[in-house]
Amino acid sequence: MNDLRMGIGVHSPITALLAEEAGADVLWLGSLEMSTSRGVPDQEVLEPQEIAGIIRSVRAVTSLPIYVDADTGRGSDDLAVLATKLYEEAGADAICVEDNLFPKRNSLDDRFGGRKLLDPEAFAGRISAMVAARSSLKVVARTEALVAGHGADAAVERLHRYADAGADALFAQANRASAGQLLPVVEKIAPLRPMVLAPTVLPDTDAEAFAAYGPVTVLFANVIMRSLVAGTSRVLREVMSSRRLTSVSSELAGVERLFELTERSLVAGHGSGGGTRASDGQVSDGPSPAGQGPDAGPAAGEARGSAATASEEAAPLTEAVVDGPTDRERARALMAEAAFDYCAGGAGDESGMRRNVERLDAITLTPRVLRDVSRRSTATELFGRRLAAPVLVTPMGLQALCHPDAEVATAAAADSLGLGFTLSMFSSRPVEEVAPAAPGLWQQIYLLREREVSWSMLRRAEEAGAGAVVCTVDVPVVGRRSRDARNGFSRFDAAAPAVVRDPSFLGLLQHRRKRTPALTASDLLSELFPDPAVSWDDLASLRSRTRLPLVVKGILHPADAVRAVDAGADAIQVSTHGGRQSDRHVASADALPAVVSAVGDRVPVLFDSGVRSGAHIASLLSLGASAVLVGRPVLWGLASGGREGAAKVLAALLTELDHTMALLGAASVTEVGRPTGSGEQS
Ligand SMILES: Cc1cc2nc3c(=O)[nH]c(=O)nc-3n(C[C@H](O)[C@H](O)[C@H](O)COP(=O)(O)O)c2cc1C
Repeated sequence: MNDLRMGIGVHSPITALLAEEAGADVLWLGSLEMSTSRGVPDQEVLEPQEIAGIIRSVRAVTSLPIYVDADTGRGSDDLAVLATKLYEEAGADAICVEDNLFPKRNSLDDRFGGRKLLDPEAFAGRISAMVAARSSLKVVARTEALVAGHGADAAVERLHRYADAGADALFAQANRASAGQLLPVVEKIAPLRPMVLAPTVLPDTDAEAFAAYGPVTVLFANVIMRSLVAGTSRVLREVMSSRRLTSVSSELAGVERLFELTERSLVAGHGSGGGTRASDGQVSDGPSPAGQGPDAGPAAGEARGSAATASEEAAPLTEAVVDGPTDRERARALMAEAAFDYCAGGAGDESGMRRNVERLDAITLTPRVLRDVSRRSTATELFGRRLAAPVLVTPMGLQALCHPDAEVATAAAADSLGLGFTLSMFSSRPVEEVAPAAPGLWQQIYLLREREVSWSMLRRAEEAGAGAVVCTVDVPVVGRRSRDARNGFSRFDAAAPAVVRDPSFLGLLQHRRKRTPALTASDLLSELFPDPAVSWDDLASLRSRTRLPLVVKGILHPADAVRAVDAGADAIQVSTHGGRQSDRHVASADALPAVVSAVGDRVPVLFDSGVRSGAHIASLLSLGASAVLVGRPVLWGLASGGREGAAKVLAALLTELDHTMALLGAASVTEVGRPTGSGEQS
C-alpha cells in the first residue's frame, strides 16, 4: 500500500464534494477553514455542537474519511472528551487535538510572539481521556512545539509522550520560522505511529517526500478557502465595475455543474445513507497501540472496495471509462461555459444525443471461451493503411475552443497511438499545420454554396498528403441547438475557423465586399454554409475531382448507402452527427445493421455518434462496422490536457477494447462476435 494519503481542508458539503472529485483520500475539517467560512477568527469560537453539525452535513454527501480539528479541546479535558463523543457520533473518523493553550492561535499567525504550550504531561492526560471516551474514532495528537520555538528535540519528545498516552497518529506542526525543522522531526516520529502533516510552510515540497519516512496523511489544509477568497474577490470586483458578466464568464462554473455536483450526493455509495464508508487505510486502520484502542473494524481494502463498487454500479460503465466526470468535468471547469455547451450540446431536447449512447449501452455480447487469447491484436487496415486499432478521431470543428493547440494536439495524439485522424473543414488550424502531426490524415469537407471554396480545401488537403476525403451530407440546415440559442453563441464569431484564410474564400470575400463593404468573414461563411440544395449530382462532381478514397459521412438509411456507393463512395460513415442535427433521428447504433447489410460487402462501413468506451467499439465491430470514429471524449481530453489529455482518452479506449476482446474470446478485431440474439458468432 502506498504510504501517502492526500487530504484536503474543507468546511462544507460542497467543498467536500469538490475535494472528493479532485481525488482527495481524506477530508480535513480544519479550524481555519471552518471558522473563516463562518466569518470568525480561528480562535476556537465555534462550539463543539456547531462543529458536529458541520461534520453531519459533510458526512451526508461523502463516504470519504473525515478528520476533524478539535484545536485544544477548548482548553479542558472534559470539553475535549465531549468533542470526541460528539464528533464520533456525527460521523467523523479521526479527531485532532493540539498542545496549544486555549484559546488557540493559528500556527501560521506570526503577528504576535511568545506562544506558550500546555505542559506535555497535562496534554498526555487529555489524550488518554479522549482515547478512553471514543469508540472507534482515532485520536491524532498534534504538537506546536516547533511553532512555539522549542526546537525539534522538544517536538519529538512531546510526540513520544503523546504516543505513549494512546494517540493513534502524530502531527508535528511548523510555522515559517521553523519550517526547516519539520523533516528532522518527521524522520524521528515516523517509526512510532502514522503521521498527519499540514506542510503549508513548505509549499515546494512534494508530499511524496514525507511518505519516504513512513505512512503519512498530508493535509492541504487551507487551499480551498484561500482560492475561494482570491478568486471570488477578483470576480466580484470585475462584475461590480463592468456591471455585466461577460468578462468573468470563463471564470464561472456553468449552473449545470452545480446541478451535477449536488445531485451526486443522491447517488448510492455517497454519504452516510449510501452504505459503507471509505477508509483512508492509514490513521483509521493504522497500528493501534496495544490494548489502548478498539479494532479498526473492517479492513481498509474491504471498506474502500465496497464504497467504490457502490458508486461504480450507480454510474454507467461508459461514463466511468472515458466520458466520465473526470475529463468532461475538468473540461467544463476549464472551458468558457458557452464553448463547453457548444461542444457538449445536441439538437432539440438532446434526446437524440443521449439515445446514441443508450442504444450502444444496450448492446450485449455473448463471449466464446477456451480460444487462447494470450496473443491479441487490435490492428486493422483501412484504405491500405495499417491502424493500431479500428479507431479514428471524427471531424470536429473549432477545437481552439477547447485548447490553444487545437487540432494539432488531437491529430498528434491520434497519430502517436497509430490511430487515424479526420480534420474538419471548420478546423481552427489549417491542414498545412495539422498534416505534419498526423501524416495521411483525412480531410472532411462540406459542399458550400460556393463549391469553389470546397474544391480549394480539397486541393490543399491533397497537397498536404491527406489519405482520404470525407464528405459530410447530413447538414442541409444546421440543427436547432437550444444551448447555443440560450447562450447567444455564434460559433464562427467565437472562434474563426482556418477556412476564412483559404485563398478561394479570401478571393470571394474581396469580391463580395465590393458590393457589401462591411461584410465580415463570419458573415460570408454563414452565407455559404450550409447549402440545403446539395444533391447526389454534387457528390458525383466531388467524386470526379479527386482520386482520394471518398467517405460519405452522415448516412442512416440503407438506400442512401447503396446510392452513395453507386456514386463512387469508398466507405460509408453511419452517423447522426452526435445528435447535433435532430433529436428525432434513429440512433446510429440502430441504423448500422441495415447499412452493413446493404453495402457491407462492397465497402467498409464506419460509425460515429455516442462511442464512449472500448466495449462500445467491440459492440460496433460485432455489428459489422469496419472502424469507429470517436468524438466528444477526445475534446474533453484535449481541453483537460492538450495533446496528452487527448492521447489519454484514446489510449483508455484501446486498453478497454483489447480487454473486451479477451473477454469475448477474440484474438483479432475480425473475430469479435455478434451480439446476443443476432445469430451465431464466428
Ligand atoms: C464540437 C463539434 C464539432 C463538430 N464539427 C463537425 C464538423 O465540422 N464536420 C463534421 O462532419 N462533423 C462535425 N461534428 C460531428 C462529429 O464528426 C461526430 O459526428 C459526432 O461528434 C459524433 O458524436 P459523439 O461526439 O457523441 O461521439 C462535430 C461534433 C462536435 C461535438
